[in-house]
Amino acid sequence: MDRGRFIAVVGPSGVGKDSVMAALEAADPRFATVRRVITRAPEAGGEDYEAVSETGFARMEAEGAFALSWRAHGLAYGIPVAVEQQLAQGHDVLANLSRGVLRAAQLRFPRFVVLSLTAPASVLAQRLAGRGREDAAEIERRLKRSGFPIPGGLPVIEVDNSGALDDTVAAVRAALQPASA
Ligand SMILES: Nc1ncnc2c1ncn2[C@@H]1O[C@H](COP(=O)(O)OP(=O)(O)O)[C@@H](O)[C@H]1O
Ligand SMILES: O=P(O)(O)OC[C@H]1O[C@H](OP(=O)(O)OP(=O)(O)O)[C@H](O)[C@@H]1O
Repeated sequence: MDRGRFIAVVGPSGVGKDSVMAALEAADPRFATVRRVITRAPEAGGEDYEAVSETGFARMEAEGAFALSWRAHGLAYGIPVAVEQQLAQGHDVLANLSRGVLRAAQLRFPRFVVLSLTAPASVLAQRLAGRGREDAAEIERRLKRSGFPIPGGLPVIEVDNSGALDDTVAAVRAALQPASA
């Protein structure tokens, strides 16, 4: 079986990264999502993640448990090395990444694509408020970060997620045909 692609899903907070990833996985068995390790309280909700303490995260990092790790929003995030098994099984693996680690991800994964999701600022604000995971001050901080650039020279597929989730799923599946790089 051919090794799958590592698909880095990026975009501003609230754009719909986790929702699009879950919908793609539900719509097409070719896709698998990465369960991230995060120093976020276990009951925060949203995506399915492994909640760990700062100490636990540091220990995992030192032991080489992560293919990629980074810090953002006052949290630490890790992509478990088990992602290699998902890729070896032939899955196109979707991982919610910081735009700041894309270059490192490209070096780490030979078959690498960036899925950049977009939506207007007004939609982001509305969705973050609707999600209800962060308070108003944290939402404000996340909105300020929305213009963070994607480094140049990467293979990027840009898809608008301001409309219906089904339309986004169809657009991504069309753009990521199995035969394409
Ligand atoms: N296409 C969409 N249409 C309507 N609501 C959406 C859409 N995509 C995501 N949402 C909602 O927007 C909020 C933020 O989505 P989420 O997937 O958590 O974004 P991100 O992971 O990029 O921060 C959630 O409440 C989610 O249900
Ligand atoms: O460097 P950036 O591209 O701005 O990304 C910063 C962080 O934001 C997202 O995290 P998280 O999923 O916790 O937040 P979100 O759902 O609000 O986007 C993303 O996965 C990064 O960890």
